[in-house]
Amino acid sequence: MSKLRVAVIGAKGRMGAEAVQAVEAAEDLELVAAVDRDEALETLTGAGAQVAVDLTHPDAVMGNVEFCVRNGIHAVVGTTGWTDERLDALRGWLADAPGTGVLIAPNFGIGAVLTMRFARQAARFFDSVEVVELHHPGKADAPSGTAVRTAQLIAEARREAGCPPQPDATSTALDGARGADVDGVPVHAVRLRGLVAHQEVLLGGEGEMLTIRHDSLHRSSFMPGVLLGVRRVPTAPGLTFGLEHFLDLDD
Ligand SMILES: NC(=O)C1=CN([C@@H]2O[C@H](COP(=O)(O)OP(=O)(O)OC[C@H]3O[C@@H](n4cnc5c(N)ncnc54)[C@H](OP(=O)(O)O)[C@@H]3O)[C@@H](O)[C@H]2O)C=CC1
Ligand SMILES: O=C(O)C1=N[C@H](C(=O)O)C[C@H](O)C1
Repeated sequence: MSKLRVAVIGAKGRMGAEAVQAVEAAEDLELVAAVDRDEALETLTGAGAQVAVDLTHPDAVMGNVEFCVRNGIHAVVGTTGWTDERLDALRGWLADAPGTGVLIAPNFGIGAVLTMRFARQAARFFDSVEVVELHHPGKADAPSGTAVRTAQLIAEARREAGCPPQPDATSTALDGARGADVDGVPVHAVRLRGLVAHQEVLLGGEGEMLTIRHDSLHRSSFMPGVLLGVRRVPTAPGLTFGLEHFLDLDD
């Protein structure tokens, strides 16, 4: 059987370099292009790439994904920065490209995907929920895409269950002291040398507390998810948001 032809965009970065190695090591995949800043995206079409993995920067990802979709290249996107407006624009491009698939994965780590799932399940049972994400200091965006998605899922579950707003008597605070407000869920971002990618979901109720914690200790933790996305996205036309859709999870 012929190998799936894969390109990596952002190939010299922390994640991109890891993805290049993972694709090269996979027997059913062929790395046909590895591009980074200031290298022409036409390299992908010239090389006949069927799937592109984008691991760049929130400022670059839209142009890259638009190029892929307009050229019929499926995309697996780990880059963060996906607002509702950006997702709407992407849906518009995909409407003109039936048959092309884009996976946006806020987190490729299986443990991180499960953290989001468990947080959503637990959210309605507790009075208070806050998210703390902890990352390496080279990270461009705060809070992390994973933390934003986690908070959105928590907020959605609490809305559906009719939960009241969280208790919080704070009446004076320094800017940022209570974190960012994502749909009513406080999200706190820590940047610390030595860290990779970590997240805690803190849930508090009467006389008890539940902590759900995930740690990515090395970027290799993201690679099984990247490869799964690469293999599955050609059979998933349109937009898939979240790796969980490719994991056959029971609810
Ligand atoms: N979904 C997931 O599981 C994960 C997602 N991420 C996300 O992936 C993205 C990359 O993270 P990370 O690898 O740590 O970042 P890095 O900064 O280490 O790597 C990004 C690379 O992309 C390059 N780049 C920037 N703009 C372009 C462009 N227009 N075209 C091609 N290459 C470009 C950068 O070049 P230069 O250095 O010159 O700017 C750099 O080499 C971030 O958004 C991060 O949040 C990270 C880990 C896991
Ligand atoms: O920049 C990172 O490192 C990571 N970014 C993603 C995010 O913002 O959620 C995924 C993971 O947390 C690592």
